[in-house]
Amino acid sequence: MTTELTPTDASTIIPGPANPYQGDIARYWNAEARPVNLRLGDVDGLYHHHYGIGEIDHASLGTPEDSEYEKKLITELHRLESAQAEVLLDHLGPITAEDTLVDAGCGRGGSSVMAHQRFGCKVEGVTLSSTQAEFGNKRARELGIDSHVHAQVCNMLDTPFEKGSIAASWNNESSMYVDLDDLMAEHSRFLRVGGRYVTITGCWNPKYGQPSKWVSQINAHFECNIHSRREYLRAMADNRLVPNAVVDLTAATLPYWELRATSSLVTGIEEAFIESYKDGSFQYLLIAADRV
Ligand SMILES: C[S@@+](CC[C@H](N)C(=O)[O-])C[C@H]1O[C@@H](n2cnc3c(N)ncnc32)[C@H](O)[C@@H]1O
Ligand SMILES: CC(C)=CCC/C(C)=C/COP(=O)(O)OP(=O)(O)O
Ligand SMILES: [Mg+2]
Repeated sequence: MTTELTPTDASTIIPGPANPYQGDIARYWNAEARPVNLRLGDVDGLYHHHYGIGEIDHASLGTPEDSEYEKKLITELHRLESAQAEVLLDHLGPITAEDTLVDAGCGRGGSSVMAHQRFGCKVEGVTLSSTQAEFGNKRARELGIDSHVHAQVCNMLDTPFEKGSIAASWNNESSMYVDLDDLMAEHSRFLRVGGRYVTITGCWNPKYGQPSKWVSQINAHFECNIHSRREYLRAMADNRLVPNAVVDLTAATLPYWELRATSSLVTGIEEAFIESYKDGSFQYLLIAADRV
């Protein structure tokens, strides 16, 4: 696949979007500055663009009458988002400090930093957004880990990583922006045999029939295209990625959404997630697969 090249200054050339849709997504994430993401990231400097899992810790949250309640609520939502990334990392298999991992659709880089902190390995993040890549690289410099954690503006369907060079890779809520067959083919190409691929994603449930009105609302809100569970499993099977774990995280993410819906940081999409998880039309899923 060839990409248009956009000169920025005398020394850097960054690839442009592969198509007009990717240009829209790059613009979307370059402009994104929602308080629900920045204020949660400010809690400890790990900036996520994904959702949370786990039970609410009511003891540390306290009650709405507490003058510190809103601050505690933000800390609690952030704790649940980091817990989600920990569960993703749990499924990457044995990783050593010599390994390189790929964070496909890395956002502001929170999961990349956590992976390096856990394994001591290198992490290469790719995002369509230059704002996000610059943000992630600045955070890595501030943390003194820029020799190991690096983000670049790059289409995850067409990466510069050598065939078979990557020990593990993931998509944390970023696979709904791309064709799944193209995506799995690219992970399969750069992963070494025996390597691991993990995705955490929202997907529509074939048992429901077709995407519900709530799923359509989520697509419109984020300009994404949510795939079905069946499409994930088929695209993996067609690309030498054999699932070794399929974990339904739907029940585990509902407390996060119900808590978030009561906060001052609501964005208006909370009802669609809560209702679609409850009516069974939408699922929050982790799929881990071995590259065979
Ligand atoms: C919802 S955010 C998830 C960010 C991150 N994975 C996290 O957990 O915080 C979606 C990300 O996917 C990226 N993305 C979407 N399509 C992409 C593509 N074709 N190539 C690279 N990144 C892409 C966006 O730039 C954005 O960073
Ligand atoms: C599970 C699905 C379907 C996810 C769609 C991708 C997405 C936008 C994730 C969260 O990003 P964010 O953290 O920037 O969103 P928000 O501002 O709502 O917290
Ligand atoms: Mg968020």
